[in-house]
Amino acid sequence: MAEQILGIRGLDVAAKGVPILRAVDLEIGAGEVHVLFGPNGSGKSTLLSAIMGLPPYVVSAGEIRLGGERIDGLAIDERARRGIGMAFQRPPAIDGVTVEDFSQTLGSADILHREAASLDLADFAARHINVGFSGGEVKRWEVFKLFLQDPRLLLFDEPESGVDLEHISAVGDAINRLMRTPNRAGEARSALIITHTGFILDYIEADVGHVMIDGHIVRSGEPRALFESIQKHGYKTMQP
Ligand SMILES: Nc1ncnc2c1ncn2[C@@H]1O[C@H](COP(=O)(O)OP(=O)(O)OP(=O)(O)O)[C@@H](O)[C@H]1O
Repeated sequence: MAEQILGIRGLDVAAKGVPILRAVDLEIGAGEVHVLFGPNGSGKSTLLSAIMGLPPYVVSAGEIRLGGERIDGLAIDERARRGIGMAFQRPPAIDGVTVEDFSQTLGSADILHREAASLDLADFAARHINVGFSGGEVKRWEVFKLFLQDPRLLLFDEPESGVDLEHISAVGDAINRLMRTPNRAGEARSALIITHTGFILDYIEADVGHVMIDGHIVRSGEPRALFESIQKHGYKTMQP
C-alpha cells in the first residue's frame, strides 16, 4: 500500500454517552480515494466527525493517526492545521464573513479567482458564506472550500446530495482536480467520501469502498462491485 495517511485502529466513538461506532479499522494511503456506504444512521457521518474532532463525538477506545501522528486528542483547529478538511452535509451559514474574506485569510485569494468558475461560483466573492445560498450552491461551496483550505486528507459527507445532475459532474471534476494536485507542502492528497446514491462513482476514480452497518465496517472491496451488490441485494446480506 502507498504511504499510510489515515490510520484508524479499534475505534469506538460515543455521543453524549451513547455508543455509535465500535471497533472501526480503516487505513487510507497517499493518493487514495475511499468511499463509504451504509444505511441511514449506521454511523458514517459520526466517523467523519470523529476524524475531524467535532463535538459531541468522543473517542472512547482506539486511535486515529494522520501521517503516523496520533491526532485523536487534538482540537479541531490543530487537525485542520495538520491537513484535514471536511465538506459538510449541512454546514452553517457564517453571516459577516464573505467568501473573499475567507479566501484571503487562508492566503488563497488567487485560488478563489482561478477556480471558482469551475463550480459555478464565480460571482460569489462578495457573498456571505452560505447566507442565502441554494441547496446545490451550499454543496458546491463545501467542495470549493477545500481548494482554499488545501488539505491533505479530504472528508466529503455526501457531496452529491441535493446537487442537480449537471453540477454533479462539476463536483466530480473538482474532486478529481483536487486529488490530482498535491497540496502546497507537496503532499499527495487522500479522500474519504460518503455516498448514498453512488452517482459520484461515475465521475471519480475511487480505489476502495467500505460498508458501515451499526457503527462497524463490515465489508471493504472494489467500490463499484460493492455498490452494485448493495443495489441488487440491499444491505441485508452484508450484516456482520
Ligand atoms: N450528537 C448526537 N447525539 C445523539 N445521537 C447521535 C448524535 N449524532 C449521531 N447520533 C446517532 O448516531 C447514529 C449514527 O448517526 P450518523 O449521522 O453518524 O449516521 P449516518 O450513517 O451518517 O446516517 P445518514 O446516512 O442518515 O446521514 C444515529 O442513530 C444518530 O441518531
